[in-house]
Amino acid sequence: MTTPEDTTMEPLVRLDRVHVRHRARSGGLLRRDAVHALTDASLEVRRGEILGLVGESGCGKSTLARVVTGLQRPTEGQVHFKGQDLWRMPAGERRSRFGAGVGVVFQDPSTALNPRLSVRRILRDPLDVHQRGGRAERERRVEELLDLVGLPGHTLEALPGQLSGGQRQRVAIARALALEPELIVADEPTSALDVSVRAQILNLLVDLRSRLGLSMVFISHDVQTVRYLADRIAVLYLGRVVEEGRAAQVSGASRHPYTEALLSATPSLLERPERIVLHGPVPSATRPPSGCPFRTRCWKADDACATAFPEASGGPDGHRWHCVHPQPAPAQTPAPV
Ligand SMILES: Nc1ncnc2c1ncn2[C@@H]1O[C@H](COP(=O)(O)OP(=O)(O)OP(=O)(O)O)[C@@H](O)[C@H]1O
Repeated sequence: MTTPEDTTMEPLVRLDRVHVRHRARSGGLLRRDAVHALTDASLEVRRGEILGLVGESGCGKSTLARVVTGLQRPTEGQVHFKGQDLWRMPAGERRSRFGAGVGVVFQDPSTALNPRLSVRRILRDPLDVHQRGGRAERERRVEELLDLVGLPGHTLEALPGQLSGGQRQRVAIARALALEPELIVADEPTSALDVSVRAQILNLLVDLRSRLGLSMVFISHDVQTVRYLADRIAVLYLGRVVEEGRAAQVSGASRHPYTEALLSATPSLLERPERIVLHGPVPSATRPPSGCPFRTRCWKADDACATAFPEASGGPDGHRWHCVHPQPAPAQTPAPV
């Protein structure tokens, strides 16, 4: 499933110590305390790779996706796109270069597509906005896009409501590809779909990545799906990247207890002897615990975990984790999945 990404070149996107804090509201008033949606996140999306982001609800996956797509300006830290600081570019340049360079696929195609527009109009819209070619050229591109995602020609005249969920998600993917982006960010693209069509959409994304040489950020709370699809995985907990590495390392030789707990909840990973049950919900992002944010639910936590967020520890090939009491290293590195 995996293809080797190019690690020698400048990454397509690089996040350096990114923080995102939202001002919380209660009763319509802005509160003094902030929601720590993302804390000190450093990460890169390499050319040609699928980077999977996993974590429970509220851990910051969508916030990270919004930062990567340039929709969310970090409170602190830098976002580099092909080596250029995104938020130092003039706004017009950022919109035209980055807006065209990144395509986004959302969770629910029913709400992401305008129900009053035909598929033809939906696909032509980004081409019109960015003035790509003449009229005939745009029409040709619309047909090409439909073909790329495996939909028949007559779909062009349909409204989103006349299509199945899987077909609508194909249209959303085609729209994300319209401006020939180098990066696709897919935020839970299959979770609103019937189980029967999920695999088809995942296979389409993988196929498009190799045919078009795309990079992809794939977000899911389902570690099993991410493991199947991604070249590398970053695990998020309460706004922090707690573990990152190649998919085989993170899923087969995880070192962070949180990753281990996520993996143990996946029924098909039979090699894991027992399910680790995490007690209680993810703590509030308004007042995250001091030190390691996972310590309040971690079975290994002690006083050492309460002092500071653990420094990164590193393994082979870019594998890193932030834990004072990591899982033991496996006897040998597992073969790639
Ligand atoms: N605009 C906002 N204002 C206030 N808080 C926000 C805002 N957007 C996100 N948050 C908070 O930031 C934290 C991270 O949210 P985010 O949506 O990034 O998590 P997630 O992992 O994508 O969750 P899910 O899987 O449920 O979509 C959460 O505590 C969320 O409530």
